[in-house]
Formats: sequence, C-alpha cells, structure tokens
Amino acid sequence: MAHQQQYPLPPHVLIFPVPVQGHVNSMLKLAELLSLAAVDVTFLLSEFSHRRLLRHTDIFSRFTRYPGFRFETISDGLPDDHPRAGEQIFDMLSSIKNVTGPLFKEMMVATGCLSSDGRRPVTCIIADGVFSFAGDFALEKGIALIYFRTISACAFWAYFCFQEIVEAGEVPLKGNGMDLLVKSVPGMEGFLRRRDLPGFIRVDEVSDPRLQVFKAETRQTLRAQAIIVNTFEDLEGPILSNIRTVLPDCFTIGPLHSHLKSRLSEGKTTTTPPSLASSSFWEEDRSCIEWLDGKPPKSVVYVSFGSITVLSREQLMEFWYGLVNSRQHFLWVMRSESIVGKDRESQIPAEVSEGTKVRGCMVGWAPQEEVLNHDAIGGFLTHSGWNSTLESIVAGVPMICWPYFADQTINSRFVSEVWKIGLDMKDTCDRVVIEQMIRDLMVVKKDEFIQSTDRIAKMAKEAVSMGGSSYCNL
Ligand SMILES: O=c1ccn([C@@H]2O[C@H](COP(=O)(O)OP(=O)(O)O[C@H]3O[C@H](CO)[C@@H](O)[C@H](O)[C@H]3O)[C@@H](O)[C@H]2O)c(=O)[nH]1
Ligand SMILES: C[C@H]1CC[C@@H]2C(C(=O)O)=CO[C@@H](O)[C@@H]21
Repeated sequence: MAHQQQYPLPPHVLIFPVPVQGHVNSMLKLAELLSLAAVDVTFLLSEFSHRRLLRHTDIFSRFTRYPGFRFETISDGLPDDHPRAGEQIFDMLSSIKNVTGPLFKEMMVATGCLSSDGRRPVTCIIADGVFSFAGDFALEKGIALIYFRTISACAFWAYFCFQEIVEAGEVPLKGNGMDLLVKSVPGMEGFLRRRDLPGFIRVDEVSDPRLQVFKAETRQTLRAQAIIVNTFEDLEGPILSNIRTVLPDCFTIGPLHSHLKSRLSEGKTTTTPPSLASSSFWEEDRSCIEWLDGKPPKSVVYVSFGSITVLSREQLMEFWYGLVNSRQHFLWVMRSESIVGKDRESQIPAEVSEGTKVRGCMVGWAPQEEVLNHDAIGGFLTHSGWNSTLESIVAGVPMICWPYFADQTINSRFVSEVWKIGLDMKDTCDRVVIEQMIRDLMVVKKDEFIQSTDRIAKMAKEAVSMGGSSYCNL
C-alpha cells in the first residue's frame, strides 16, 4: 500500500530562469524564500549552469535544509565552449526556444509534471518573463502561471510600450535625434530620450528579429495570472502604477537579495546579517577583501560589468587610463573571456600596469555583495545590470553607469535622472570622461550622493522588513 499522506501535500512550484548569472541569482533568492514558507520547489537549471554552480559554489548543500526542494537540469542546446556572452547571448535565447522548449514539454509529460513520492505534480510555474513556451505549457495543462521578468519595472514597461513607440515614429532611430524625448511611454515623458530606450528597442530597423522576439515575449506576459518584479514600490511607484493599468496583479517583492536576508534573520538574536550562499558561475577571488581591508573608507571605485558584457581592447585601455588618472584606488573585475577583438595580446603600457600596482586590484570574479557593503567602497562603475543596481542601492553606493545592452540603457537613465544616485556615461568610452566622472562621484559630488543613496537605501530596507510593501506582497 502506498504511503498514505496524513496531511495535504504543500504546493509545488517550478522556477525556470534564463540560465545566465543575473537571472539565476534573483530566482534562487525567490526559491529560498518560497522554501522558507514550506512550499515545495523544483528549480530548473541548464546543464551548463548547473555544472558551473557545482564547480564554484556550495549552493546545492545549502538547499538540502529544505526537504521539498529539488534541482532539475535541462539542455540549453549549446556546446559547452559556446561563449554565452556578448552578442552571442542571442544564440542562447533561440536555442532555448528551439531545443529546450520541446525538451521541457517532454520532461513535464514524462514525469507527470515532476510529481514524485511526497511531492504533488507542479501546481504553479514561475517562468522567466521571456519563456513564453513555458507559459504555453502551463496554460495548456491548466497549471497556474506567474511570470518573473528579472529586469526593472521601468525596463519592462518600456518594452511593453514598444508598439506605441513604433507607431509614434520614435523607433526606428536611423541614427538621428538620439536626444529627443520619447513621448510614448507613460510616466517617462519628461526625461526618457531615444538613447535611453532598452537596447533591444534602440534599433535602426523595426524588422530586427531580436526586437520582434522581445516585443512578442513581453506582450504575452498578459496571459499570466500575475507577474512578480524584483523591485520595490518606493523606487518605481509611478511606473508600477502604469503597469497595473494593464497588469493589475503585479507584485513587487524586491530587492530579493536583502528580502531573503531579512526573512532569514527573523527570530534570530544575532545582529550580523545571515550570509547568503554564493551562486557564482565563476570562482570568486576573495583576496580582494583583504586588499579592501587596507583602504580608507569610501576611497575605492569598484568596477564590474556583469556576466554578459564584453569589451574591446580599446575600451579596456580607455577605462584603465581613466581609472589610473583619476588617482582613486580601484578594484576591477576582469571576467575571463570578456575582452574581445583581434589584438588581445598587445602589450599593456608600462604606466598603466605601474599605476595599477600602486592603486588597483584586479580579480576574475568577486564576492560582489560583500564588496559593495565594504566600508572602503565609495563608488561603483557598473554596466547597470538590474541585480548590480539593486545591490548598489541597498549598499548605499553611488554609481557610474556604462550600459552594454538590454535593460541596462534605461536603468542607467533612472539612476542618474530619477533616483539621482549616480552618473550616466552611456554611449561614451573616453579616458578623460571616465576620469572626470570618477572625480565627480568620489570627490566633487560625494556629499550629495551620500545623502541621496542613504535615503533610497533606507526605503529599500523598509520594503523588505516586516510590514513593508515587498514583505507583504510576497
Ligand atoms: O564579480 C562579480 C560580478 C557580478 N557578480 C554578481 O553577478 C550578478 C550580475 O547580475 P546583473 O548585475 O543583473 O548583471 P548580468 O549578469 O549581466 O544580468 C543579466 O540579467 C539581468 C537581470 O535580468 C539584467 O538586468 C542584465 O541586463 C543582464 O545582463 C549580481 O548579482 C552580482 O552580485 C558577482 O557575484 N561577482
Ligand atoms: C539573455 C537576455 C535575454 C533576455 C534577458 C533580458 C530580459 O529582458 O529579460 C535582458 O538581458 C538578459 O538578462 C537576458
């Protein structure tokens, strides 16, 4: 006789992210928050990302404390040596659609929607906001569907208004009028320029296939019972009000990294925040923490461009000269394979490498949240990825934004013009501008930024504390 369940089994949620660092990080935080609430969770990773986490983290042992939690893996359809970065990241999206999509359906049917002893078939699918194939399956099978688009609300809303932007003739750009204000995104009329539109919309041809994918994927979000967003009401309130005119069930639960810390520390007497497990795809070089320990407060610029950005050698040298000439200390994450272009081997000028020895530290990958919360950090030169932006906001660190693609271009505009917690260096890469912006951020406007970042950091903390908007929405 099968083991009779004495009590009804808990809900069983499938969480399915785009297998890139930024999406996996925020979705793993959600997975642990749901596990804390005694919900059964299956987290679906690509085989490639699963191997990276296995090699560089102890994330799997962390989740053994939740009996209802499982990792499952699926192929992303790409060879292991595919770069999964830069422009080639789009290969991943089409491969996931063409290869992973059918495998996903097969897996769900073959396993009875991942049911097993003591675990119900999946009762709710929380899919990445660009996985419409997962939405198709959920709706076909009558399974509850929630989309989690891991970008900012402002980026999501600009994508959602794409059709209106085209009909108003604000795209295609044809290279002209990049500083003209965009009037077709409600809530952004006063400050959003064409150059600030999300990267996949900033195109010269409306027939651009990537554009069509993002337009379709974003518009199909309406099919879900709800969407969740890794942000908080006080940060993006006006934009969220506009989103709720078309998607009333839009729940803000972020910043997720600090929300998880807040929940984990509930009922604990210790004052030190709980440490979260690393979910890095690369080896974290912790030597930078010891290097930071020897630096004065707010004296170091932290430089990291996330997990997908790639730079040319010329861009690398512009940043290097700008950092060295700013005469500030700097901690630079130089992700392996992130420098592309033909002349990668040319010699680094002596004055740059000397200047780096005196004031700089370079690592291949850093424990970023720990770095941003280190007293020595006074500024963050970032690509404006959404997790990095939220981590900098929570840590109260002002930013210099050099967006690479996607949502980053609109995030950087909100950082500089709306939240006023940083400077937007969009569309330039010049050593003199870099040097000047670092001086402005760390010296000239230091006090002004300390005030604005402290104010927003406090609101972020309130949102995830008991009774806060994100706490209650979760
Ligand atoms: O040395 C490093 C550098 C980064 N990180 C972490 O890696 C994550 C990076 O995430 P994010 O800042 O969002 O950048 P990407 O990995 O580039 O994120 C992709 O996914 C994001 C969420 O959808 C988008 O906002 C970005 O545009 C997109 O590039 C963050 O949590 C960082 O803390 C480290 O731990 N160590
Ligand atoms: C690889 C990119 C495809 C979609 C993701 C995204 C989004 O808008 O959700 C933005 O950039 C990257 O994070 C992902």
